[in-house]
Amino acid sequence: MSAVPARTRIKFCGLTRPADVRRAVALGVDALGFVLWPASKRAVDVATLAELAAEVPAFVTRVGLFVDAAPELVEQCAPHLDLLQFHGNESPAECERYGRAWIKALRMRDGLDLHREAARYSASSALLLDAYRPGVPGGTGEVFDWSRIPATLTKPVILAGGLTPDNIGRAIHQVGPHAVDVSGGIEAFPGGKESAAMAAFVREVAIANQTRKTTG
Ligand SMILES: O=C(O)c1ccccc1NCC(=O)[C@H](O)[C@H](O)COP(=O)(O)O
Repeated sequence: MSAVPARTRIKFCGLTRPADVRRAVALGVDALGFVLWPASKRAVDVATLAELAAEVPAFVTRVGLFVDAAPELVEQCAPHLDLLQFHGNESPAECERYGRAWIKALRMRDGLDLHREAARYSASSALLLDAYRPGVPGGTGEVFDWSRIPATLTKPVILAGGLTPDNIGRAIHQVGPHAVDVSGGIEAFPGGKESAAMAAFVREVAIANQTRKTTG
């Protein structure tokens, strides 16, 4: 990353319940992710997406997660979303075809060249870096080796994978990401967020934001 951002932003992912959406908004979370991959334990359908999205006020970003989705599904969801997040093998052209802002999730398998991926997905708004587990496109709850993220990466980084209230301070100090993304680390069960854990995560990010050096 060229400069450490003044504030690391927060995305909560895998929301399925209106009450969790309202709680996240009240806590000041910047972005909310909705999983539109039907095989996920956290999947929502288009009708539920519409219901959840209606709870989100201006200036909080509604993010839709897709895994090699049919274009028709993305088009149906798009009116309820501000940002598209692609977790599968989508090519840059497939990510761009909707004319919407998008981010690409990259799973940190061995040998992944982040500079090459950043050049390939240069039209993305950011790269979301997540743990790699074969056959699992996201939401693994696993941490990857953060030292693999080059400080010279020019795309904004959204750090994901196994983040919790306990490790998020260390993550922000070490990586200095544009944003952090959490799902399992604030859950009572898949798709059901835990109110105290959500608050603890936001608190720990605020502490880390106050105590780290910025250069940007
Ligand atoms: O959560 C899922 O089931 C899921 C399925 C398919 C694609 C993405 C999915 N989740 C993405 C996320 O929730 C997060 O962006 C990220 O993977 C972090 O999850 P976690 O390690 O549980 O914090």
